[in-house]
Amino acid sequence: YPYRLYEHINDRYRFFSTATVYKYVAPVVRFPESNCEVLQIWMVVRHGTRFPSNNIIANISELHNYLSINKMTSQLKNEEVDKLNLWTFKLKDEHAEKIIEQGYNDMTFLGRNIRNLYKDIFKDNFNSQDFKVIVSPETRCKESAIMFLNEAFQKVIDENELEKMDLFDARFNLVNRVKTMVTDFETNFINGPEIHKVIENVARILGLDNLLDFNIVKAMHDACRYQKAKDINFDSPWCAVFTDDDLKVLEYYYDLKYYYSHGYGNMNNVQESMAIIQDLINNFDNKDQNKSGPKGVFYFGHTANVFSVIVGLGYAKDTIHLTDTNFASMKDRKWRTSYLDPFSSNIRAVLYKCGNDIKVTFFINDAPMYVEQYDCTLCSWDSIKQLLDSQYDQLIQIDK
Ligand SMILES: O=C(O)[C@@H](COP(=O)(O)O)OP(=O)(O)O
Repeated sequence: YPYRLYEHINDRYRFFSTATVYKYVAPVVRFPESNCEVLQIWMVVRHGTRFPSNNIIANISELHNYLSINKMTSQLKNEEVDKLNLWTFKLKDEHAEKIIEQGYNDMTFLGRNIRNLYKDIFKDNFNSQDFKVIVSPETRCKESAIMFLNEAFQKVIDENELEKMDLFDARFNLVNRVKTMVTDFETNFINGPEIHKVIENVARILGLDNLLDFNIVKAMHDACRYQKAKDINFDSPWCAVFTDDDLKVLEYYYDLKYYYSHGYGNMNNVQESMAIIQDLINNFDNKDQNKSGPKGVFYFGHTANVFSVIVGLGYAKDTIHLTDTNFASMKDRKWRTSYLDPFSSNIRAVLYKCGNDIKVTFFINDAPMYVEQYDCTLCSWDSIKQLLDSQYDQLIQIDK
């Protein structure tokens, strides 16, 4: 990850996989972009911050059973125990996965940012010829798209002007986007020494005699991270039951899970990403070779859509697979879901005309992607295409 210019975060560890706050991950200082002419922006965006799912709401509600904390046996400070004892949880099923104020703020921020960065692209009014926008049918994605576009065009955009993602469009793979499959790596990690130590620590901090079930610890972690995502200046009292090292283990748990469900741990994911990468190639080639096509292409979807682009580009790929036994040696791994897919995560590819050359820069969450193979961030479009082709050639080899 080339950019480590994050906004100052208070003294606690704040990287919570796909429930991370966007601001903690995106660079504070804007990348100085080239002065070349922008031909097209192609972008895939995950919706802004949302409430947790039904399941998670139900699990967090259960935490009321763990609130009679004994100040004598607990290692929490008195005021932390008081805050926990006063903790109430009001979310109900009807809140599940709804976008929240922080989500609107993120999208407004992203829309304003893109308008400032590419003034020429956004100087004209929104119209479906110059701007191709396709949105997942989920309300959180539609609302995110509208907030983003209203700000980018400084005009109220009507939802009916936006195209809906087709459930069976291979580029978006909506049908398979939520993957519940649990791998042996995940099960073994849950039953392994690192998680065992987290469970022991939480029980000790709370002053309990018995160990807790991992699902309860997970619910405490959810209570902590979703509260942080909602009110970024406020800590849930549940955060106090974790040490920073424990939070790093839980982050790895999610990294491992997504590595196999959406990442390089399963070659089907790379295979499935071909459709969205081909869409990028078609759009950029059309601009480059036929001088036609929209100025902007925007897809508003989910975690699965962003990961699909990441693995299709071959970004954040480690040379060693993440497994249940290599947490310690993978400390500096590239596959960090907190950085890759926070709320409002986005990948932006920008096609430029620099003199007679056609170039491209990729951005992940506003940080430029460094392309190791060619040592560039502003790279020749032809060489990037070769790189993408060679990635798929390797896939075809594996298939044979
Ligand atoms: O597609 C969906 O419904 C959820 C799945 O979330 P996880 O279960 O992967 O956290 O992703 P989101 O919309 O938040 O990007």
